[in-house]
Amino acid sequence: SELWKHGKACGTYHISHLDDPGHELFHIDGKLVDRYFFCKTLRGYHERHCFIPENIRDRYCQSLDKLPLLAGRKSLKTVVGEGYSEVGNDKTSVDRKNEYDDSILKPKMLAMAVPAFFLLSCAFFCPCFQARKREAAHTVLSKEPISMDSISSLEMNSASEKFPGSPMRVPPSPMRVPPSPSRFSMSPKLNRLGSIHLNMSQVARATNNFSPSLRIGEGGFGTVYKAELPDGQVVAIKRARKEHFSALHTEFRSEVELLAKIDHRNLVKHLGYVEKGMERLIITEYVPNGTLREHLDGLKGKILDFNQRLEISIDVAHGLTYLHLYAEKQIIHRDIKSSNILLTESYRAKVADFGFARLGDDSDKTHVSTKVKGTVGYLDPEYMRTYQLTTKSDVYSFGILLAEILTGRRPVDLKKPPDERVTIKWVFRKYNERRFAEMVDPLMNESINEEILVKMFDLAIRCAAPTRADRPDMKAVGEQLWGIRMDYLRSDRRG
Ligand SMILES: Nc1ncnc2c1ncn2[C@@H]1O[C@H](COP(=O)(O)OP(=O)(O)OP(=O)(O)O)[C@@H](O)[C@H]1O
Repeated sequence: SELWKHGKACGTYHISHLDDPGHELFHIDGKLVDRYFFCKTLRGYHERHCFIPENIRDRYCQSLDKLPLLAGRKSLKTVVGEGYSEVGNDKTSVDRKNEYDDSILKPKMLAMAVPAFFLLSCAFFCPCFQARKREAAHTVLSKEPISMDSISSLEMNSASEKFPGSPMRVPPSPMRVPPSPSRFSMSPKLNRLGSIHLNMSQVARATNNFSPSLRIGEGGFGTVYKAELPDGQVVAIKRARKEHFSALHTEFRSEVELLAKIDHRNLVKHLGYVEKGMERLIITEYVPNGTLREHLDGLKGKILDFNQRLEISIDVAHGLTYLHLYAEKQIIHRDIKSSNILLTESYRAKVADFGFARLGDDSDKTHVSTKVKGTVGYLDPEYMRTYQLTTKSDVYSFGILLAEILTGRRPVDLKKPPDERVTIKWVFRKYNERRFAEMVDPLMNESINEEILVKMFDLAIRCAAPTRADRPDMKAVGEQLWGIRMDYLRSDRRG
């Protein structure tokens, strides 16, 4: 049900109410967004003197409104932030830097703020500019890092490395590889985008000299350590493995580039970046409760119940929707899998590992890659065949993940009888035989309403359709999962 609508000049909003409080759906200009973006957008509109009913802000946005707007910095933050306040683009590099940088406004920043103010004042009064607001904000923002640091030749080379000029391939586009050289400055100092500023001796202290006792995992990229910063904050530090350093260079930078732009509760947050000599370290938020795969394997004690599995699926769908639709530039994750889904103490999911991710391009919809990357079992067959990467490749992987969440089975399990080894094929067959309950993870020990099961498996199968045109987009997937969850909660109450 629609709560309220605002005049066109301020955009339109509505809130749909589900049965249980705390699970409302927020829409801005017809798009489903999470509460955080909803409130940030409202706040932006409030600052523009649009009428916002008090009860809406009090009810849904109180905690957000308590976020400090730093005195003396407010005007720059507001001007730049406002010009960039498209739904989902709530955090910009400039915005983030303002929020975290504890020093007072620097002359260079003021020098940028003045033209930005004129540009954005113009944006506010000229209707034609409104439609182009996002593009203009890109221009303003992409200039900013150049004014701060010198250009790295390595960064300039990467576009041609990734997209050789063969007629088969999509030509390099400024949208795809944005000019943000300061992020990869070869300076030994910490990258300025990160909110945590550490030098190598502080890193060494925080990780106890990369002590094996603080090692929390190992991936293709390198080793991950848990670290405690001097202020007590616990973070994860990913350390690139030296022997793979040159091979990982582009990937590493791609990871830094992408993470720095992302701010969503269902995506692991990037906190800082260290470049020093042959060390490349990414500091991210520490997500304490292990990977989804570990939980499905029963390695964490308690077995995930159906509702938790449903919520985890919704969280992943929201994280991916953000990457596909609302990030500053479209991002295709490319490596969605259960070991890349990290869980919080309250079993909320965060999508991790953007090492394989690359920027998408909203304009041409497909990219032709030089090599197929991803993990066996989750790889989109159409991408493998054509080398064309689209957001639907993530949808495919999500379908495989959903089947994994429901059945508990790995996507490929060679220990199973031959006709059960590829989980999605087995699911498809069982689905056609209408043997739904037989597919459910035996560890779950719950009887779930058949209608709910049908909807869940149906969604997994549609996401993993062999042809991408038959797959829903991630936003639709999230909405369908919400609907299923409502049905589930109702059936649970009845049952
Ligand atoms: N931010 C984090 N918080 C807590 N644990 C983490 C974090 N990031 C990674 N880990 C742990 O470290 C392990 C390795 O992570 P990493 O992302 O490097 O590799 P992976 O995703 O398992 O493998 P690959 O990168 O080859 O796909 C994860 O499985 C997880 O257990």
